[in-house]
Amino acid sequence: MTDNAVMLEQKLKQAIEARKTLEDARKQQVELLTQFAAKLSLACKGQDVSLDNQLAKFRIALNKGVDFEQLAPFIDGISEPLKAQEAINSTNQKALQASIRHSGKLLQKLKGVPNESRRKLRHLLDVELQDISSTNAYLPALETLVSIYQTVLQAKTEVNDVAAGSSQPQLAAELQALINELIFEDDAVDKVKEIREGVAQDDTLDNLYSAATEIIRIIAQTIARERQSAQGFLVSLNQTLEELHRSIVETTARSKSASQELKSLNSKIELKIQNLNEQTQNASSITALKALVDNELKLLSADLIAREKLEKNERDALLDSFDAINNRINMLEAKVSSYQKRLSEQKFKSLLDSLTKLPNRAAFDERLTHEMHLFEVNDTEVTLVVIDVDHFKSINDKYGHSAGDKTLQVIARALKKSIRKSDFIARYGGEEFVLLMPGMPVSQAQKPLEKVRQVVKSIPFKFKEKQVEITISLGATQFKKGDTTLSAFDRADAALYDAKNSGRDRLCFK
Ligand SMILES: Nc1nc2c(ncn2[C@@H]2O[C@H](COP(=O)(O)OP(=O)(O)OP(=O)(O)O)[C@@H](O)[C@H]2O)c(=O)[nH]1
Repeated sequence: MTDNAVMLEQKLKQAIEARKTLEDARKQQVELLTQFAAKLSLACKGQDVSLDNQLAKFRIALNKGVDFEQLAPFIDGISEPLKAQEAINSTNQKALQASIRHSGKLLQKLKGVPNESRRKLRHLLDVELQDISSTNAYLPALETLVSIYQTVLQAKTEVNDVAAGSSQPQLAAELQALINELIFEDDAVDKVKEIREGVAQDDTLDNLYSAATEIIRIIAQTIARERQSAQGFLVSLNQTLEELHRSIVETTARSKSASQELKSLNSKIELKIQNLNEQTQNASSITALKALVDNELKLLSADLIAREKLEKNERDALLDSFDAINNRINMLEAKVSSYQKRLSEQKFKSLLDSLTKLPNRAAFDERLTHEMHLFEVNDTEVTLVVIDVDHFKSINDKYGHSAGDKTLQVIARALKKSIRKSDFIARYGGEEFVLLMPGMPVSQAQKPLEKVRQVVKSIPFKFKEKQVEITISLGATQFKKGDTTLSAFDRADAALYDAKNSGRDRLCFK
């Protein structure tokens, strides 16, 4: 082989190899492009139907090895839906961001979000959400938001579970005190007692809630009934007044017309007498005179009878209408007095403690103000005492609320019995009583108050077959110049505090 032939063969080989490399490279490129198209179509799958279709065609064309130049229309066809998809994505992205922000803000407004969750939420809204640039990057933000929601929801559910069944002694005591201060109609008393006992036995939030609802319902019924009765009273008062007015107008009109008739009858009679007078003057003979008088007297007597009848009718009508007016006034008076009675009963009831039947706190406040006023004017000596049953809670706890109620009733009766008639005792609330002793200087109050303490201490209480001694603590003070009702009360209360702190079952002064 000549050198030329060898060189040519080498060049041919090189050319074949170069072509092979080129073909391999192209094959590789086509493969890469096919893979890319497959991945792209997978990534975009389901976003847009026309994009899906275009990508599918592109993949098939690539697999067939279509000339790159012929691929150009496919690529153009894909670009358009891709652009549209980009616009849709950007809108969705904004909507998603707004929705996450909105949900986060709502959660921020919620009460009782644990601190840790609140902190995470603030970070999510202020930092994480700001840095997001693609739809996929929202996923972690969404995940964080959902987890915060879950934590809050769990915390809330736990709070509710615990609260509904949890014991609330403070709330129960407040509800009981409130019920004690309220006034109920007689027909509701038993029901209210039942509710009060129910609250004493079960102070879970659930039970307190239903007890409070029931009490509100009873109050609403009472108010509605009271309003109806007041309305009924006013309507019937109005009707009776209208009837009275009508009767009086009728009577006046009738007596006016009757008096006119009477007046005209009187003038007729006067005229006849005058006529008779004149004619008797002119009579020429006794016979003529007699005939004339007879005739005129007949006419006259008819008129007189008519007059008498008219007068009688008028008198009767007047009497009738006076009777009717009287009846109506009586009816009115009966209604007014029954309403007054009702009102005063209400007022009395509203100043009475329903359990002990002693005056209640409202009555005491009224009386305290009154005594303070008398003290300011007359400078009389008044002792004020606050009395509290010792360890009363343990009576309730050991022997039940009903026993506690009974104890309060017995103590109230004993207190009432062991004071002077001129003293004023009231139940201030719970197991606390207040005593006002007008005309009693505190320097002389020790003896009677010690007696009160002893009387209560010696009551033979027996619970569950066991003899129990119950004691009271007392704090006393005297009204002083410049006192207000509040300052005097606070002083007596401070004295009671001393009595409690120094061992109970004693009397302290301030
Ligand atoms: N049965 C009954 N208990 C009541 C009534 N009003 C208040 N109580 C209860 O009275 C108790 C008062 O308790 P505390 O204020 O702790 O006083 P205490 O147990 O008397 O103790 P000291 O006053 O410190 O001696 C509470 O348990 C109330 O629930 C009521 O009308 N009837």
